[in-house]
Amino acid sequence: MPELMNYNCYSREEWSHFHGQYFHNITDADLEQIKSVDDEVSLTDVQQIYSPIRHLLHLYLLNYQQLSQAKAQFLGQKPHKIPFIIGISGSVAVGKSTTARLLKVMLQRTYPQYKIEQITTDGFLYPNQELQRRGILQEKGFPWSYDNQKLLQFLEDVKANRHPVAYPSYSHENYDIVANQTNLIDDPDILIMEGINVLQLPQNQQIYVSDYFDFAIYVDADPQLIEQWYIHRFKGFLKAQQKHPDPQNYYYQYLQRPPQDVMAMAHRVWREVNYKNLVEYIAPTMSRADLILHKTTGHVIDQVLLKKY
Ligand SMILES: Nc1ncnc2c1ncn2[C@@H]1O[C@H](COP(=O)(O)OP(=O)(O)O)[C@@H](O)[C@H]1O
Ligand SMILES: CC(C)(COP(=O)(O)O)[C@@H](O)C(=O)NCCC(=O)O
Repeated sequence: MPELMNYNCYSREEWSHFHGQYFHNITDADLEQIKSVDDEVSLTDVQQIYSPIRHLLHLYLLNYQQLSQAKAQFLGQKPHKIPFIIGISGSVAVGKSTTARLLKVMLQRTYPQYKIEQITTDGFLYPNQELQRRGILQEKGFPWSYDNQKLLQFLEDVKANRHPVAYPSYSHENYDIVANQTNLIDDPDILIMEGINVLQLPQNQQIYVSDYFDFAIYVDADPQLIEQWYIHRFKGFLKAQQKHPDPQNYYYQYLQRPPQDVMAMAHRVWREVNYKNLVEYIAPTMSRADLILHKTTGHVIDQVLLKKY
């Protein structure tokens, strides 16, 4: 973990005291619901790490709502809802989507009256056919493999309350954008957007994705651990195919090949694509986050860094 002078760094124990008085402790019913997000999520993490994050987000949200109202008054406009957007960044397979789902469940239980949505920027990748046409299929996930204009327009439409707003989705199982499927975001109070690229500064553009964020989180870990998590997820997709083979599934092709060759290929893809992307384009964006969650073995969060100013 590099030294970042503009952050305060807290151990897990120190951070666990910041849960505040706003909320009751996490109840058994909360935990039950959280377990439905991911069986493997540690409930100690929920109590010690996520409960203080919920408290912090509550403060940001209150402040945001007050400022939005004051701004509308200043402009002589009727106060109106402007969605609060939380961005979550970090390496491929570091646990962004698990973190996003967990936060969503916790926030939804805290604010049952709010509509909370979650999306991933994976859907804004160009389809494989277009990546191939551009000769960048082996660079999936790199900044230029996304339709950044479409991503920015999506955020602009959500913030401007133009609803419902359509967005595309990506399937890890098919390894491609899902064709002919439109998903809708309709009038959210809070939107959680996760993706490897959300804190990047694209060239030739004046607006950045993070300009639309009201709070940003970066999930960090030692790359050697992330490689293990990537391989674990890869094996999970393979196992699912062994159980229920489906010729349309991207991982089906690997069932016919010697397992050691397949695993060597997965490690090579990690090294040559995802690790390269992490070092060159993702990790350098870490210091744009308001909060950094540092994970160690077994996805345990051992340190939390909060931006000072
Ligand atoms: N807190 C956690 N506890 C246990 N396993 C986790 C946790 N977070 C993520 N994982 C596992 O790590 C892998 C990568 O997580 P995922 O959320 O898919 O990452 P990302 O969205 O960053 O690519 C998945 O197999 C997931 O089940
Ligand atoms: C679609 C992704 C760019 C995004 O990854 P995510 O953050 O969803 O894990 C990544 O899973 C990916 O497909 N990378 C290309 C190399 C590969 O792993 O096959």
